[in-house]
Amino acid sequence: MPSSTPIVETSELTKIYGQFTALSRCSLSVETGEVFGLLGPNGAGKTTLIRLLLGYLKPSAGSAKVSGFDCHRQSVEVRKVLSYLPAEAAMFPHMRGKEVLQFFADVRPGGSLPRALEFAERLELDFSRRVNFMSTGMRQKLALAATLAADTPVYILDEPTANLDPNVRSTVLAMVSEARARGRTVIFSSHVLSEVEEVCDRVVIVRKGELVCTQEMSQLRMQHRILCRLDAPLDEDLSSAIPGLRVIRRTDREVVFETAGELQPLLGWLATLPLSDVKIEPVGLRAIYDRYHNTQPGAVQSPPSTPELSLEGAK
Ligand SMILES: Nc1ncnc2c1ncn2[C@@H]1O[C@H](COP(=O)(O)OP(=O)(O)OP(=O)(O)O)[C@@H](O)[C@H]1O
Repeated sequence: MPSSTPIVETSELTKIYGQFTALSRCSLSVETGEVFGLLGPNGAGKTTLIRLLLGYLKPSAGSAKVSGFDCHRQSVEVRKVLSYLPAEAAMFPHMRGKEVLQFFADVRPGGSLPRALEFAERLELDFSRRVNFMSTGMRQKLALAATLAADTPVYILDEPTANLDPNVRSTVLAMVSEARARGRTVIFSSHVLSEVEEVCDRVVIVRKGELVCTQEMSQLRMQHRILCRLDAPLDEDLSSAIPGLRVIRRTDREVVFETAGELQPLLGWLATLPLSDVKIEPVGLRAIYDRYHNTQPGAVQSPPSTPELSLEGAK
């Protein structure tokens, strides 16, 4: 479990471009040793938040701190404690991969060429090639090796697995988990729900510049959706049958409910029902994400009152 020391903190952080609010009153707190996910569709405000953390942008209001340093006023100190992988990393086109890794090992705090080469090999990158002869995926691997090789307390990874094949994606996720095991903090921005689900400890969902939901992944992993097909209608009041049971849909022939607790006590109770079929599946991040971003009828346009969701930023 992460310790309780917040290493990244924002308070009412806001960025306004002219009339347009790209980020609105964002308050979050990331603890040391946490892998913290940022999820949201294109244009939601994730990169704006990241750029404010890096000190590249001046906040319109509010503040952000990394390792106790103000991200805007002390941006030089902030950049010494973090490594950043941009969504589209600019590389030197005429250099060979190894020369790029050497360059970043020299200029980045905590950089190391042997470590960068080790990462590059794990990512199956041919670093003898010149950058301008590399494919998009190869350049992504190069940027990843350069970023992760720097031994900094914080990593900010914007779309780290974009353009990578499934095997290499798994290697990247393993590297993120290893960084956490070394006590490093990772901010992980991605559109790939399954990856966020696999690697993050906590995730915030960003919508139109606002943090609309914070989800602890350990809690989410305990939530299950149970679909029961019935041979006969049920007469019992399901909500009071098992504490924490939430009925989603109920007819004479079918009942669907969600549970946030242990499955064990539920299984004995299920066995007493007149079932013709039963399906148990994890609720998963997709369901949470769809509550905020699905444009279909039924998706919430304002935060729901589900108790497991914290709705006031990530504090
Ligand atoms: N310099 C700028 N001037 C005006 N608007 C901007 C500027 N930079 C970003 N925006 C707007 O702010 C909003 C948030 O952009 P941002 O890049 O943070 O989104 P994002 O969540 O990172 O999206 P993506 O997943 O596509 O990278 C977008 O509507 C974008 O057009």
